[in-house]
Amino acid sequence: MKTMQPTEPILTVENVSKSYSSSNAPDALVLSSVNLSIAKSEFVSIIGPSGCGKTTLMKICAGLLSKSGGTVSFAGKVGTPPPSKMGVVFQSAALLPWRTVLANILLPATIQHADMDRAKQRARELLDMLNLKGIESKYPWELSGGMQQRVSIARSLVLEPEVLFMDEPFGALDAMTREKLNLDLQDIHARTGATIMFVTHNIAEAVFLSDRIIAMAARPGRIADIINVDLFRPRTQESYVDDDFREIETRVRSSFDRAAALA
Ligand SMILES: Nc1ncnc2c1ncn2[C@@H]1O[C@H](COP(=O)(O)OP(=O)(O)OP(=O)(O)O)[C@@H](O)[C@H]1O
Repeated sequence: MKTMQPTEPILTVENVSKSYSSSNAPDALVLSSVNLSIAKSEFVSIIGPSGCGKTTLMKICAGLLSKSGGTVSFAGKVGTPPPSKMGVVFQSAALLPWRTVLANILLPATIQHADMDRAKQRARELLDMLNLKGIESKYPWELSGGMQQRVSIARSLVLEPEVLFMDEPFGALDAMTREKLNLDLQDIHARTGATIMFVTHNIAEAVFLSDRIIAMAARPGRIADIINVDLFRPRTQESYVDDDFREIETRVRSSFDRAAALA
């Protein structure tokens, strides 16, 4: 298990802004002067009212969307992480229905002409880590929503990314499945040492998983507050009812409410 030493910044966002143009609102400012530095191996969640720009910020950091101004740097160099060093998980698992679970997990390795022996070895480890053993030959449509999302997470990790971008990955799942996946994600984070940027609407989930929580305000989207989550790891299902956990949850909720009132 890798040790967590969140000191060295791996992802830096400086003065980033974004405007979208549409027929009824030319140049609508969605993000304004966002500054953020994420340390190597850090787990950072982004919360905020609907439409405040969480997904926009994450996509800009992942290089999936252009910005209107500012800079994103990865590992000290201007630019977003190269595809081989990052993984992305969205709310919809978006698996290819004609490929088996294993073939879906191996897809990034196939596309990027990576070392397939290493990728297959890694896929086997991930099948184990994500409780997917025994279903590698099944097709996505034979799986529950939770299992599909596990496959999507395994796919995002097959190239051993340094940074993982996760946009409401558990948003469509029931509460029990979600809690189980939060435990698994915590374990994956500890084992891989990956830096994780995680968008969620669920405050308890953000507290459970994060080292830091970024609360955004809307119109224009900006950082309103940053809350450190200094809770002992590994966190367990009992953590949700700890006094310290609840105190942080209350602080995050107040930040969220204040951010929502600023809109
Ligand atoms: N392609 C686009 N063109 C024009 N406006 C857009 C586009 N994509 C997003 N927006 C607008 O930008 C703002 C921020 O959207 P974004 O999806 O980043 O917010 P969010 O905080 O992730 O929202 P949610 O929590 O509802 O998912 C919203 O007002 C949205 O309508």
